[in-house]
Amino acid sequence: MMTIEIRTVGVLGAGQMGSGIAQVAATAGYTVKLADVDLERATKATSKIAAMLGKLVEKGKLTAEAAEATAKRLIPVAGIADFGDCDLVIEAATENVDLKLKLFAACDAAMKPDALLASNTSSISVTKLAAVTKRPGKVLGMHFMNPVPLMRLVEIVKAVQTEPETYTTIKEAAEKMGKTVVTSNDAPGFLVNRILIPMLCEAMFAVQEGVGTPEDIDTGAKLGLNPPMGPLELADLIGLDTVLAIANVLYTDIGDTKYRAPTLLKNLVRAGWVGKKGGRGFYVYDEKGQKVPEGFVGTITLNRPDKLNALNAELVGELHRVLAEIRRDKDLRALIVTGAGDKAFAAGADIAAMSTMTGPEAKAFGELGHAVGAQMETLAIPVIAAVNGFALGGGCEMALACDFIHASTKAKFGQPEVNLGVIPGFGGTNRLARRVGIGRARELCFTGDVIGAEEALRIGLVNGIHAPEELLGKVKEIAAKIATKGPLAVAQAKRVLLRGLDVPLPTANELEVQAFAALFGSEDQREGMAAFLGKRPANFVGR
Ligand SMILES: CCC/C=C/C(=O)SCCNC(=O)CCNC(=O)[C@H](O)C(C)(C)COP(=O)([O-])OP(=O)([O-])OC[C@H]1O[C@@H](n2cnc3c(N)ncnc32)[C@H](O)[C@@H]1OP(=O)([O-])[O-]
Repeated sequence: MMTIEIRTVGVLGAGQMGSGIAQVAATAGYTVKLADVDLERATKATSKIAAMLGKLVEKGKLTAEAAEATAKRLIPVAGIADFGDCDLVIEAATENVDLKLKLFAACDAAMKPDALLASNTSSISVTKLAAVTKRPGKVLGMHFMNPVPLMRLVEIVKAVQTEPETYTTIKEAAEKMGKTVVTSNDAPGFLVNRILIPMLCEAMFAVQEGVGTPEDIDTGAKLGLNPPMGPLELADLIGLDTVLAIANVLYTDIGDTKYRAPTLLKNLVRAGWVGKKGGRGFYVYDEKGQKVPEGFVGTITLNRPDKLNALNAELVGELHRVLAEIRRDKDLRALIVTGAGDKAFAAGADIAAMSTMTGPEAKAFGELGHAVGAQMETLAIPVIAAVNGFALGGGCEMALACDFIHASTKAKFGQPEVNLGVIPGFGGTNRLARRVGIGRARELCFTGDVIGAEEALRIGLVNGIHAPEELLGKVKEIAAKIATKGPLAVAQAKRVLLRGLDVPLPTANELEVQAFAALFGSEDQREGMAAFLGKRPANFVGR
């Protein structure tokens, strides 16, 4: 018996999978009708695919003519009723059995009798889907992998009813779309998920039982077994809710306890921590989906709120000791300095303590403050001041010793030492001049004026201002972003930017070239560039 020759392919579902399938089918030369719940969604997806093809042209991977011809073969349609002239329809709707059964019955009613009907399901019984149609012999599973244009595999799933000719025709179509085919009979999870899901769950059981950390499990798998991603990273990428749903199908349908989902997975899903798409799973992700290393951002809180965190010798000495400890911490990648309470970062050096100091004692105190400033400036990691209120005198000077400052809208800055008959002693004169320019620094130091957050932003003393309740969160976001970058590179950038300030430009440029070259050959340089070329996020280790 001859089967139909495929010329026109209907794709039902214009999400990520459906769009990918439509793209590869059109690229293979098929006329493609793309449908979703309405024409608007289908049209939007078609434009997106055309834009994607445009990118391939820019990269030289596709000729402009081929892209144009492919885009022309892509037709957005209003719905299933438009599939009447399709030779093959591939359903790529949400992975929900009731929905798919309904869509299959509707497609069957709309399609011509000899046309073939496939589902992109990754776990639902194709035999069950075939049974709701009047063409069970012309139904099978066509499980594409995500992202469809890049992944080479199509898993073809034979329903119990699938006729051999249907299988042969679909296999040829998949191969025409540039895919390699593996064939599975209709069994829970088919071939790929039958292997993958228990492997992901086993990695989760290992975390649950405390055998190893997620990082060690993923690194062990990557370096020991050579897949591009570790099992827990991959589970986060797929979506933990999806992994759980498939694990439940395997467990229920096969009935063997070895397929049960780990409690840890169930709990993460219950918490809404469904992986990358939810911002958190086994790892934490920023808004761009980049993995944020946890525990890599430290915070120092100046904690003497009853005196507006005024800096006495004890507090400055403690700061010195903590910074020395932080210098030895190889895990930290960024540090935040802030003040306790909601009134002050630090309202200055402790005036009561200073009021009885002799000249030599004041010198020692000033030198201690300078030592702390130098510690912050010479740490390999960036130090960010989160100024939540008054940053006056020594407080402003501590903020200035940080690499940059973000402030709450109610922050106040100033060098009011002249009011007390003294001058800044923790680096305020010179650091302020370098930050905001000599003229503004002179005016602030001579008048003792206190300025608000807006003015501080205007003159470049702070990089950003935020609502008080959002300040720390925003600064943590910035620190977390820095923590995802190459630590060696960030350290060199910090060093060159600081040292470059004090030497003539040609010498500063020389410093830059030396630091640039010194990074080559590091693990991080190799990883950063390989990740870019491999179109994946980099995983920096600081070596
Ligand atoms: C070598 C180093 C070089 C550096 C020099 C400097 O920093 S020079 C300094 C440059 N800085 C300045 O000149 C600013 C001095 N401070 C002020 O002008 C005001 O406190 C304010 C306008 C910041 C807030 O006014 P407000 O009415 O909202 O609050 P409040 O006034 O009620 O304060 C609450 C408590 O904190 C106490 N305390 C606060 N600051 C200091 C301090 N620096 N010292 C000691 N104590 C301080 C304050 O006495 C009070 O304690 P009490 O009485 O409850 O036991």
